[in-house]
Amino acid sequence: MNPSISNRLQNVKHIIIVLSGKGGVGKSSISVQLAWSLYSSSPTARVAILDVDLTGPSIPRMMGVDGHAVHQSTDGWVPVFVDREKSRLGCMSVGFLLKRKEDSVVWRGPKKNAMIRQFLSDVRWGELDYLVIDTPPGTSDEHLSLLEHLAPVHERLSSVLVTTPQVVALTDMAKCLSFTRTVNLPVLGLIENMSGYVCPCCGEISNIFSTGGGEEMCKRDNLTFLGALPIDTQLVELLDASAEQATSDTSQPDKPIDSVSLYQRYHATTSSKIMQDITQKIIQALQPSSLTSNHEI
Ligand SMILES: Nc1ncnc2c1ncn2[C@@H]1O[C@H](COP(=O)(O)OP(=O)(O)OP(=O)(O)O)[C@@H](O)[C@H]1O
Repeated sequence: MNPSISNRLQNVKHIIIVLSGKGGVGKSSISVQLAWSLYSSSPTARVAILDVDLTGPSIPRMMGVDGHAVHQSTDGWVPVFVDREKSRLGCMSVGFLLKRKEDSVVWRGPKKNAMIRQFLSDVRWGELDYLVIDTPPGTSDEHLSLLEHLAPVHERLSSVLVTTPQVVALTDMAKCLSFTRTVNLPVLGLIENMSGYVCPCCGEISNIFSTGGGEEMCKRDNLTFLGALPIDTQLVELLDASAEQATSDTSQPDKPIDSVSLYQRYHATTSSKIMQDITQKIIQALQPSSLTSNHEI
């Protein structure tokens, strides 16, 4: 029999669920950045990222490990490790289980539910300081399944909300916030993404569209504002480069994909510096004395 979810996750200290009200606001790229940043927050930090965006898995591509296979050990699935030591930064996604990356996942709720349960109960998660979970946009079957399966470890769950500054995204964010309150999921805070623009020439951040909507929402709804990440062309080039690299490496299976250099290049971006501040706030908020349900904040 498979170990129970609580057994599998018994050595996972914090589980951070990344949520957004709307698609395309940068939830997956922020999940990846958060995982990278938590990993570099200490030389011993152990981090993993789980992609439960079953119909649009983009985490393998963004981490430069698209096309990799998940290995089955006697003790369950082994995550794909993306760090130099191959032990401190793991990654699991339905994307690793598809025969071809163009294949689409067209599943009804029960099959998605079974897949999410398997990710939690059949993967050898081991000892982790942080498990970051990227979810689909909105609040769907996947979110309900996830929370239902994670109920035995509820005291270690928290969430981070991602929005863009536009009114339409903020309206959907309000629904997402209401969901967290209904299911009693603590919210560590909100990140406003694509807020302003980083000039590729001088690195200055300028505001081409409206910004600050997320911060306003935090004041109104008594949430922690974690920070604003600008539109960063360097970041996009990096994430695209990882896709190209993954594509070429799939055709040359003997050449290992250098996900490490991807991570190193990320640390030279403007986004990385801002993300480090955001990550410190998240680590602080996860201290036992700070973590309260957002009902109580
Ligand atoms: N700060 C940013 N600057 C520039 N581009 C960004 C930024 N954040 C995200 N992007 C780009 O926007 C696109 C959408 O991002 P991403 O896939 O992370 O969004 P998402 O919210 O997870 O989408 P979905 O909900 O559809 O899965 C990607 O191409 C990503 O590279």
